Amino acid sequence: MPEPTDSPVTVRQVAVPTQIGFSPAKSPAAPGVPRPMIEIDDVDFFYGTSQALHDITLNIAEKEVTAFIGPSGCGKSTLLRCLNRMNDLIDGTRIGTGQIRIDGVDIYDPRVDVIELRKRVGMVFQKSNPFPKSIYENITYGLRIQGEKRKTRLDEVVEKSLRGAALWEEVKDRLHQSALGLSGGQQQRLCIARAIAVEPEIILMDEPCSALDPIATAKVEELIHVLKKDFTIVIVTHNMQQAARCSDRTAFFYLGKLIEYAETRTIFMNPGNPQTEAYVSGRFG
Ligand SMILES: Nc1ncnc2c1ncn2[C@@H]1O[C@H](COP(=O)(O)OP(=O)(O)OP(=O)(O)O)[C@@H](O)[C@H]1O
Repeated sequence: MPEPTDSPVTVRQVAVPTQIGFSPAKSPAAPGVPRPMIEIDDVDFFYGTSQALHDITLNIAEKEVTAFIGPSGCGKSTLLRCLNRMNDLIDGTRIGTGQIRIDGVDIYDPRVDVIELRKRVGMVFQKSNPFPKSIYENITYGLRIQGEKRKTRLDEVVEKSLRGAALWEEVKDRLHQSALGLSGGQQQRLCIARAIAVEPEIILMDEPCSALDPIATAKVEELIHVLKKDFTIVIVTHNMQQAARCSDRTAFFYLGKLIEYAETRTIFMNPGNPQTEAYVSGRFG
């Protein structure tokens, strides 16, 4: 599907809960999911009249990495984009039945401020998409939009975010040069730094390494491992080894349905469904 250009991804609070008396999570946590940060509850999703997701139910744990895997067209990206309502940007899309809650708040409730939601749920795309501006301006863009003008604060966030994205040492002497002069792998880490600069709670990654070479991929994977101490991460990947290396839990989708969801080692070592087994062992997809 076409990639929407991302507005700098930021985060904080879904504007609502207390003041309008939202009730907390209704559904029980999925077995084994410690503290569900995201609850996807019986969700159907449509592009016009075409149904892309069927009855999806899964809970995503806080400060873990959850991987979505499955063959092309099975609905991984669609579901990922439902989590920060990026699909709203495509005409004719809608959730039919079901609910998606973050911290107990229905994110499709009309009272939810979508801009605030997307600040809280950041996104990193398949192709790195730095703005044609300096490295420094890329990182500070979201904060400036939020009204931050203090140079000391902006400097602080730039260093912290670039360190957080394991890029500081490589770029600290060229912060005011164009981000477009960075390598592909550096650009992708810059996009991760830009996402974390606004302190999201959740980071969605849609095949973040598919355009990178193995060395740059390894760096991003190491980074994912470090980032999960602070963030809840959901990653779409076609790369089975990557899912196995990076994630705590894996959800396998096929034809818009969730086939199996379990701890990653179970999905890869001892899957419960023959379709999962066939896919992870490379027999289809
Ligand atoms: N903008 C769109 N308009 C109409 N249908 C779409 C759109 N985007 C995706 N779809 C359809 O929704 C279904 C799920 O697509 P989606 O991109 O979510 O799958 P995916 O598993 O992420 O695939 P891939 O791994 O190839 O990226 C597919 O049938 C696809 O054709």
